[in-house]
This record gives sequence, structure tokens and C-alpha cells, in this order.
Amino acid sequence: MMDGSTSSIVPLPRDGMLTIGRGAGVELLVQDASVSRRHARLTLVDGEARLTDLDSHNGVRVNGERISGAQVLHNGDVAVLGGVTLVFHRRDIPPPQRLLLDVATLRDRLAEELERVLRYERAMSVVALALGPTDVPLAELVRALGDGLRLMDLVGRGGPTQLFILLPELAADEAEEVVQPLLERLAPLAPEVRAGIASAPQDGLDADTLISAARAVALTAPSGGLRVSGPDLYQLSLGERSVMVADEAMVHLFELLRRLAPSPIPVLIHGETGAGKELAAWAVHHWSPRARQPFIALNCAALPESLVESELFGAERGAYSGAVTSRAGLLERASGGTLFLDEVAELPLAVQAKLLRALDQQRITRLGDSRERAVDLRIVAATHRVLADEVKAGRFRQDLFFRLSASIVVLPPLRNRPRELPLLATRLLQEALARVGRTAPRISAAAMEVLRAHPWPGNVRELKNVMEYAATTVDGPLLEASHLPDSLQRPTGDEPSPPPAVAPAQGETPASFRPIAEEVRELEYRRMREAMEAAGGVQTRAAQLIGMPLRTFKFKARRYQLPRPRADRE
Ligand SMILES: Nc1ncnc2c1ncn2[C@@H]1O[C@H](COP(=O)(O)OP(=O)(O)OP(=O)(O)O)[C@@H](O)[C@H]1O
Repeated sequence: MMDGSTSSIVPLPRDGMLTIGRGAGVELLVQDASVSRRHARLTLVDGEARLTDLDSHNGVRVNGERISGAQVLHNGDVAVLGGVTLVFHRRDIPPPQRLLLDVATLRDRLAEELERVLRYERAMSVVALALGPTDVPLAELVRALGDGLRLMDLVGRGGPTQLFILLPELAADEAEEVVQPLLERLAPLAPEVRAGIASAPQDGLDADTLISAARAVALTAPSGGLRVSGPDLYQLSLGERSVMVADEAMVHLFELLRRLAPSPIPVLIHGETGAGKELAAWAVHHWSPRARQPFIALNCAALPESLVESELFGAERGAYSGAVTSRAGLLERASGGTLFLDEVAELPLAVQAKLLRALDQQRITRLGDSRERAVDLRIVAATHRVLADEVKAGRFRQDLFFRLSASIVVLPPLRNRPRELPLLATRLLQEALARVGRTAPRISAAAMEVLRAHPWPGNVRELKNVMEYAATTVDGPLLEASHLPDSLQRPTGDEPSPPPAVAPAQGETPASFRPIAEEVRELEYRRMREAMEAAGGVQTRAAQLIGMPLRTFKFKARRYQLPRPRADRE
């Protein structure tokens, strides 16, 4: 700045605003009498400067031209304000070097972001980049991403051929728009690069789950392309039934079942009630050469002891009182196909002996009959008990245990399947609402957290019931924690408290508490909707009305599925 006979250097901020003049209260004070009290304003946004004449007496000239309105200043531009000369010098600031985080730091940062997702009902995405064969060092690949990422985005190392990118605030569809151009930048350096995107809260709310989901989905992407994680990807079609398989343990289990299916050896499935034991048995049947033959299921715990034997082996007329006709038992009916014996540990010891004989000899004798009949049986048995313990306790025959447990698979309980839980919840909600012709809302992060925190003693069956319930209580575009049954909201054993009959007025203490994020969200949704109505559906104006950055407004409006009365105006 040259002011009369003196000159000085005035460092400028990257972002900010300063008024130039000789009056009190200006940021850049000059002593020249030809300068107005508030002569001009310099506005800096991300290093870019604009100079505006504030209706000064002598005006502002930039490079000899009098300006009106805001004038962008370039490096070396000379501005004259009365007798004061300003030379604008912009140091070229190199773009910041993007840090390549190690896996542990990346996981920590991801955990922090997930905390925000939960607290403020935001979205975020994790991108796994499986680089494929390349000689280019990771650091150079990261450089190639260049300005395709925002400053807030983080890049981390997932191994020698894998990168992770954290995209805070971006839901899956927005992340897709960011990742596609990144793949184009990487393609010349890593031609077989594949990207997988997983997003919170839909795909999970903990770091490991999201990372493994993104990684898994990257592997299914085409070379040079990307895929977004979602329920459809994990739906394994088993003929007339289907199963969701996403957690690593479940993926391995179903791979094992597929390998076991072609042989006739029995399979023993361990798992809690409702965990999907019958579905697993069905998978064995579906993948076996017996798939076109019957699949017969018997829950051994559901039948009174007196009936189990005739149910399994059949009975000739008059074999017992009530046997008015001859009847084939389940073993006979399942011949050629698969017999699924659920809760096999509950079989009476006498029946166990008879079953063992039938399996060994592949022959059965109906009750009240002397003839033997040939059967061709494949047994899949299941139990929630530890059969070896039952043997030790004398309640289960050891020889039958050996016969049935040629191969044992263990079905993990739902609480140990963090990846599958959100996918199953989403799918089961969709199914419940589709039955009544409604489309499913998004499940909020707070609701997802309630689901995650529940121990699910009834496993998938219980989750199915919960989502059926939620389908009847939800009415808007978002399924909130309050739409879930009360029993899920508090640790078991607590007495449920009734929900508040009337929403408390501002400042009053509510009759029962809810997560604050939920209340804040409701208020936000309401205000955004009101602003939108007041602005006639013009988002830019609505965002201004409530002082929300436009980008955030648009993002949230989409997530809340805010009605846009005059959307065509923009
Ligand atoms: N991974 C899964 N994907 C989709 N649906 C599932 C899955 N696991 C279980 N289900 C559904 O949950 C319900 C219970 O499953 P299933 O009957 O196979 O459990 P189970 O372990 O045999 O239960 P039980 O021992 O109490 O008879 C069924 O409606 C089934 O379709």
C-alpha cells in the first residue's frame, strides 16, 4: 500500500472482509484526505479478492478503470483510491498435500464421523478402492485424486493395493457422483481399479462393518467401475426362498453349505431360535441334486412325545387308537429329498434309536407294520443346544450324534452380524410395507442404533416382527426410534413408561425423554418445510430464510423428502 510518501505491506487473510478508509472502525486505515471515511471494501473468499467501491467521493480505479460493483483482483492489479495506491499481490498457494492415513488412524477418524452421523442424523460414505495390479506407488495415486476430493475428505491406506476414502456428509448417491470421476483419474495409472461404496447409517454404524462392506462390494464391482452397497447385493436367491448374507461368518457358512450340498452326508446346524436354521437347511436342499424332490421339515420340540414316532415313521391302520388309515411318515415322504429335523435334541431316546437304525439301513418300518420299506434319505438336523453336552448328560445318543454330525455348521446369532442387521431391517421393512402397497421410509441413524443395541434373543424372526410393527407405526419419510416397539428402547427388565400424550410446549419438561437428536431433527424438518412453503418452493430462498447453507439445505431436503411446492422455479 502506498500512502503519500510511505509504503507498507498489508498481509491479507485467505477469507475475510476489510473496509478501507480514513474513518474510525475501518480495518485498513489510511491517512489521505482524498480518501472517504469508508471508501472501499475488500472481500476475500478462499484467497480470491474482490474490491467494491462504497460510494466513495473520489471513486476506485483498478488498472486505470473506474469500477462499479465488485471487481475481482488478479495478481499485480493496481487499485487507486484517491491518493492511495494498492498493489494486489497473491502468493500462489500450492494445493494442500493430502495425507495418507494408516489403517488405525482411518478407523479412528471413521469412528468419529459415525458418532456425528448418529448424533446429528447425517450421512457419510466409505469408499474402498481395490487398485488391482499397478506399479504406481500409493502416494502417487493419492496425488492423482487431486482436487476431485474436498478438503474434509480423508484418504487412508488399506493395504498395498487398497485405499479407503471417507466422505463425510455424503449419502451413497452423492458419493457415487464423487467417485466416478476419481476412477477416471486413476484409470491410466491403475487400469483395473474397482470402487465399492458403503454408507452410514444404512450399511452399518460401526467402523469395521462399514470398511468391510465397502471392501466386499468393491470386489464385486466391474474392472474400472464402482458398486454401491445395498440390500439387493446380499440377497442370495434359493429358488422360492431367499436369504440375506453379508457378514463374513455368514458368507463362509453359506459357501460351506454349498460345498456340502451335493453329497448325501447329514449336516448338523447349531444356532439360536429364529437365527435361520431352517433357511440354511433349505439352502442345502436347494443346492443338492435332490432339489426337485420334497423338502420336509419337522420341529421335534413342537410334537408331543406320543406322536413323534408315528409322525416320523408312519403307521398302519389300527396301529394305535385313532390310526384309522394307513399313513406314510415324514421319513417316507421325504425319501429322495431332504428331511429337516429342527430341535433334534428334543427327540425321545427311543425314537433316537429308531431314527439311527433308519439312517444306517435306509429302511423304515411303519408303526403296526412288519414290512420294511426302503427310503433314500438326506438329513439336515438343527438344535439350539450343544449336542455334545446332551450326550454327556445322557439325553442324546452318542451314536446318533456321531451319525448326524458328519458336518457341523454354526449359525451366528443376529447380534453378532452387524453387517446383516441393517440390511435385514431395511429389507424386512420394505417387505412389510410392500404388502400394503406402501414404499418404505429410510431408517434413521437413531433407530438403527436402537436396533444395533438390542440383543435379539429371537434373532431374525424377532427382527421381522419388529419391522412389521414399525410398518404400522411409521407415517413419514423417516423411520425414527419412536416408531420401534417400546421393548427395544430400554434395557430389558425396565418398566416401560407411557409415551407423552401431548408434545410438551417449549421450555416445559417432557413427560418422557427421547434422544435429543430426534427432537432436533423434527424441529429442523418442520422449519425447513415452513421455509420452503414461505419461499414458494425455491430452495435457495428457503435456505436463506433459515440461515442454512444451500448445499446443506438441498442435502437435507432430499433426505427428508421435503415437499417442493414449486420445484420448477429453480
Ligand atoms: N439371513 C436371512 N435372510 C432373510 N430372512 C431370514 C434370514 N434368516 C432368517 N430369516 C427369516 O427369519 C425367520 C426365522 O428363520 P428360520 O425359521 O430359518 O429360523 P430357525 O433358526 O429355524 O428358527 P427356529 O429354531 O425357532 O425354528 C424366517 O421367516 C426366515 O425366512
